[in-house]
Amino acid sequence: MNVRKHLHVTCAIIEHDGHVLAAQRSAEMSLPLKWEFPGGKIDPGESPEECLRRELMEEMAIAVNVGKKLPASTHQYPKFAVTLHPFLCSIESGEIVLHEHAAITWLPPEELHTLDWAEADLPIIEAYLEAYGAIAR
Ligand SMILES: Nc1nc2c([nH]c(=O)n2[C@H]2C[C@H](O)[C@@H](COP(=O)(O)OP(=O)(O)OP(=O)(O)O)O2)c(=O)[nH]1
Repeated sequence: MNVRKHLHVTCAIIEHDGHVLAAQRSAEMSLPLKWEFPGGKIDPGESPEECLRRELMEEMAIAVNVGKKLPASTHQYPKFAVTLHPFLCSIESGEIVLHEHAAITWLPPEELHTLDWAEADLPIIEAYLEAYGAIAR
């Protein structure tokens, strides 16, 4: 039986002082050690904004302000498809404590490409740089 999995996932492009937060997935997660924007799967009945706030609290113990939406991007991995719903975010409160990720880093937008990103994120980084990269420089 060919059951195709298609996930809808929110992700937060968190900006602070001209830098953007990237998070590294742990060795135990799917797509191990790949870099991503924090977030996660949208639960039934949840808005993408609610999902992001919940995920960031669960994963990093921070409350975020959810701002502008960027275009969604769909990517087919070998075993599943994902549609990423990215939003610009800022930290509202809290100090980051990592509950799931292996590491985080803050990078200027023009250095984001130096990390080994989950493939689905590459078009998002491109769209972000095109639309907002200049603001942070
Ligand atoms: N949060 C997030 N997930 C991403 C990004 N890019 C990308 O391909 N993904 C993928 C990785 C995961 O397969 C999926 C997000 O699911 P998740 O992090 O909530 O859950 P998971 O699959 O690691 O964990 P689980 O189903 O075993 O509970 O989307 C991204 O930028 N952020």
